[in-house]
Amino acid sequence: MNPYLAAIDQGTTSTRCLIFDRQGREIARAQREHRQFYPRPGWVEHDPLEILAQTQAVVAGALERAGLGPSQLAAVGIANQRETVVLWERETGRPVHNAIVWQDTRTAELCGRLAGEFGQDRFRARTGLPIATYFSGPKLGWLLDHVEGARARAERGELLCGTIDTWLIWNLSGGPRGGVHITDPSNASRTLLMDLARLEWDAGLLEAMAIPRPLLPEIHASSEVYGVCAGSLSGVPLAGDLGDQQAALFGQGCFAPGEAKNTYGTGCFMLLNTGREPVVSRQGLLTTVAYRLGSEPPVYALEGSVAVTGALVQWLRDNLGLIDSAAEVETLAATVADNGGIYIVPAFSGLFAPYWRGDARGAIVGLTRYVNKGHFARAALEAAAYQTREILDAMRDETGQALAELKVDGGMVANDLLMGFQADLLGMPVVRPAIAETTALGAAYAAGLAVGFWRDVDELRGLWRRDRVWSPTMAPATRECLYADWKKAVTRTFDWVE
Ligand SMILES: Nc1ncnc2c1ncn2[C@@H]1O[C@H](COP(=O)(O)OP(=O)(O)O)[C@@H](O)[C@H]1O
Ligand SMILES: O=P(O)(O)OC[C@H](O)CO
Repeated sequence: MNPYLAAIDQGTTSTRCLIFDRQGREIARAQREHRQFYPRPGWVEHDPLEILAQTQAVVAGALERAGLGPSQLAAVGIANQRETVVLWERETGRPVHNAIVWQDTRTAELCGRLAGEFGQDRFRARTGLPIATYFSGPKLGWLLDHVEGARARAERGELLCGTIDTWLIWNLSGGPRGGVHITDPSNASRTLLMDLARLEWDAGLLEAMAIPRPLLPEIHASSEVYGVCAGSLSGVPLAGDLGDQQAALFGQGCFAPGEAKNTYGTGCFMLLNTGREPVVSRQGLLTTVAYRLGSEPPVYALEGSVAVTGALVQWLRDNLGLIDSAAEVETLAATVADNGGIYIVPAFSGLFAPYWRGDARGAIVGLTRYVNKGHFARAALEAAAYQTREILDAMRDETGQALAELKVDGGMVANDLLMGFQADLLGMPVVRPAIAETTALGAAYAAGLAVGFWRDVDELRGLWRRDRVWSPTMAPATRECLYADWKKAVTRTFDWVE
């Protein structure tokens, strides 16, 4: 068995490749950001060819830093930003449009129509999801309706579509020359098109959104050999495919029902393993596939998705110029003792869980002459913590069980001030693992299990190590008072978009 595994983590902000050894230790990594396009308010796009080029570059970069060639890799696994949709030409591999990103709200009208015609309940019962602009199906519908000739070409079988995992796997395995066109249930369960119980595309939902079946990839397991790579990873088995949030759940070793993690990246995503049965939420959470290993039955999760957390820090950096780097937000926030009375509710794409309010837009409330840019930095960080508290409360109400501690990961957990505030606001310890790159690790685990690099999930569980714990120090009365103000601020964002 070759001694190393590669994992590609294609995120909303950047693409990484990490190389791991059998102990799950990181050997090398390379990372590159890609451009974000905002053609209109509420629209967010990525260039699929740029994402592919960055992927190839980080793979080459990580191998070079590790001093390895592809022949020393046992397999490669992929974790990806979910819901984002690419539509491309089967013959040339050329995308017919930029990828429409999960944060994009252009499908609001279509979603309103679907909700009116079919009702939220039908979609939720079949897919575990509410009808919302977040998910892939309506984005694909928009592309078919708005890119000239796309629908006719799709019906003639000239086009292929997929989420980013599908796009990368097709390209890495040969593209127009024999690339495999597949996805896994953790990604497919984010489309509003998959039957959550049968793990198959649902004919009725495809018809409701007028999606031609031949466009769609085959749904395979999350851990399985799909094919082998061509190009710079020539001959390496492609063996793992997980949506990035499910990959983080896997990388955190949350293999048993009741285990959960929260990932703080562009957005924030808490997933709770609920075992072999899907739990339909009454609290605004999503029901989603956590993973499916080979021919085993799937494992499900409840998810609280928050659209904007780290993206708010990026916004302070890129749109307001308040900071030069994301890390600087902590220095700026530390210049003040508290938020100065302001709350930033970053409803840039409406509000996701637990509200699902497409009509909400961002608001900064509580402004006075006292407020300075330090307060903005602090309020931006606190917004991630408040939104997490809302999700944790919904999870507790849904399951009737409170977590003893919260496992965290993602780019923002480098932020000590945020993590300390998070522990205070939840009144529970917040725990960071030794390998904070849990998304890449989860993709490596999935690939490694498929090729026998690791034996089973029990072996993987033994690799998890605690790095740091933040314990709460805030008085409960203070915490609840702050949280009540946050809840008030959230209501100010509602009913903005007519
Ligand atoms: N030290 C930091 N403090 C606060 N936010 C940070 C920090 N470092 C990175 N971020 C934010 O985290 C996000 C990147 O995290 P990452 O997990 O790589 O995201 P993604 O997987 O969504 O691309 C960015 O939105 C960035 O603004
Ligand atoms: O790429 P991230 O880490 O922002 O994750 C994005 C999610 O997959 C969206 O559902």
